[in-house]
Amino acid sequence: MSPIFVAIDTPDLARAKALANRTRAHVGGLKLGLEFFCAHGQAGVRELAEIGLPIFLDLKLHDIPNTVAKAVQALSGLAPAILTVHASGGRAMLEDAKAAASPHTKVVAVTMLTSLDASDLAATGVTGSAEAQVLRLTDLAHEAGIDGIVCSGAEVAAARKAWPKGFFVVPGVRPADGVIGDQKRVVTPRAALDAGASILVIGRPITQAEDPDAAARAIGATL
Ligand SMILES: O=C(O)c1cc(=O)[nH]c(=O)n1[C@@H]1O[C@H](COP(=O)(O)O)[C@@H](O)[C@H]1O
Repeated sequence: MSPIFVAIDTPDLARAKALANRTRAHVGGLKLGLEFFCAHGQAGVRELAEIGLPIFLDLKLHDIPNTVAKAVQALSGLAPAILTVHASGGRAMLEDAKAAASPHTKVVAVTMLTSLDASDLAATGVTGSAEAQVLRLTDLAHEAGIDGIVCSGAEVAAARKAWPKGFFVVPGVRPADGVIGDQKRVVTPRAALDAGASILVIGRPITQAEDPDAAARAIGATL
């Protein structure tokens, strides 16, 4: 099974289905995030799930423990393969999210968004390196008993060393000649896997390509 989850980031249901169908033979799952979910909600997720690939529901939940737990409970009928919350919501929020999730769902915590660098972090009052921040939140997620974390390929080796049995999701992945866009901490798909990623999240390098099917196949061939 391919470690690639293609990020279907569009509010257009027909386009989402077309992208999923075009790339399905070359990816291991579909990642549906805020853009898609805000437009189509659970009904949209169910439609995409009919394609038959595992669904990664990336809602990056972040609120007080009770609110997140109730939101996770409300989603549990979808039983996504993977669901995201923000690690910075704190230990109780992470514990309650895991307790509320379907037993079939891996709950993973976003540590430091791949669109941020150390200076963005400093602007929020957190000093130190991206790696130090990722490791701090990796420990928190591990202690809370959830399944894994989301981090960039630049920190995944250190995070896996700290949590060898964790599930590591790496977005911000770009082929060597890829357009970087709003991402700041990027690595190639091969480098991310070599460093210990469990799965790769790849959006625009596939979905914005002239031929998404060929782009997914070409990236898969580098793994
Ligand atoms: O949780 C995520 O998937 C995520 C976390 C993160 O730190 N950075 C990040 O880019 N993502 C998601 O990964 C995808 C990356 O898309 P591309 O930059 O187009 O490959 C988007 O759907 C983001 O929402």
